[in-house]
Amino acid sequence: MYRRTIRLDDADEVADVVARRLLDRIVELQDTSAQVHICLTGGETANQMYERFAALVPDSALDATKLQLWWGDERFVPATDADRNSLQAVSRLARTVSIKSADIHMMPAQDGRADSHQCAVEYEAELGDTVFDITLLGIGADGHVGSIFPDHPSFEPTNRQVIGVTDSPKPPSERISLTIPTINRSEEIWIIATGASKADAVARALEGDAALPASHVQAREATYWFLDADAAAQLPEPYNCAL
Ligand SMILES: O=C(O)[C@H](O)[C@@H](O)[C@H](O)[C@H](O)COP(=O)(O)O
Repeated sequence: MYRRTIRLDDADEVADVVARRLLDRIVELQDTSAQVHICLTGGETANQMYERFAALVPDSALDATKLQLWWGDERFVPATDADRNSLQAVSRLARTVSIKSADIHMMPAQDGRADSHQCAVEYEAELGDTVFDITLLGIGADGHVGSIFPDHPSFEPTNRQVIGVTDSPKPPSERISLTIPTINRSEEIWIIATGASKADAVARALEGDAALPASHVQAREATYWFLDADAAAQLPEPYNCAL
């Protein structure tokens, strides 16, 4: 179990490096695994990364038939709402990666559904005991990951693997999220943080400030923090390792 920070110049470089590494790692995993489970995140840098990833795929050995896509959190809005994290990711990836819809495990959408809590139970059943090979995560300026927010009921301990979130401090107010223990059921977790607004949360999370959901993120095998210079600005020297 180890943790490493990778400090890069800016958001463009983070998107490029994460996309290249993700593609290489998936291809490597596909040598020995019939299925590779990737848990995706929303977020601006993640979206940029999906675009880079899609651009790199045609020249790669990726076997899209072996991919299983999951999500760490979702905005509980109608299926066609452009705010959905899953739509944002899939619309970018689908430019070059063709994945069967059965292998794209989007969290339920709001359409005609009772509430996010019931939908969370359904996603939990779909997830079963899946272990993610790689989970991608963004981090909020407040230290949230997925839709687990500090000082909020979503951060309270629960036996559930997936929860409905209401009164989210970040719009939209209703969401679905994996819990932190479910996020941690990952061989590798890759956290992506760019921009000065993230610097305080990144430093506090890496220093182990238990009040921040992000500080509880720990993969079974390896946890990587991909940071641009602004997001890494408040880290003490030992963390400032180069690529
Ligand atoms: O559903 C959401 O609102 C996002 O998934 C959110 O959790 C995001 O991952 C972080 O806020 C980081 O986003 P940025 O990278 O855009 O700052």
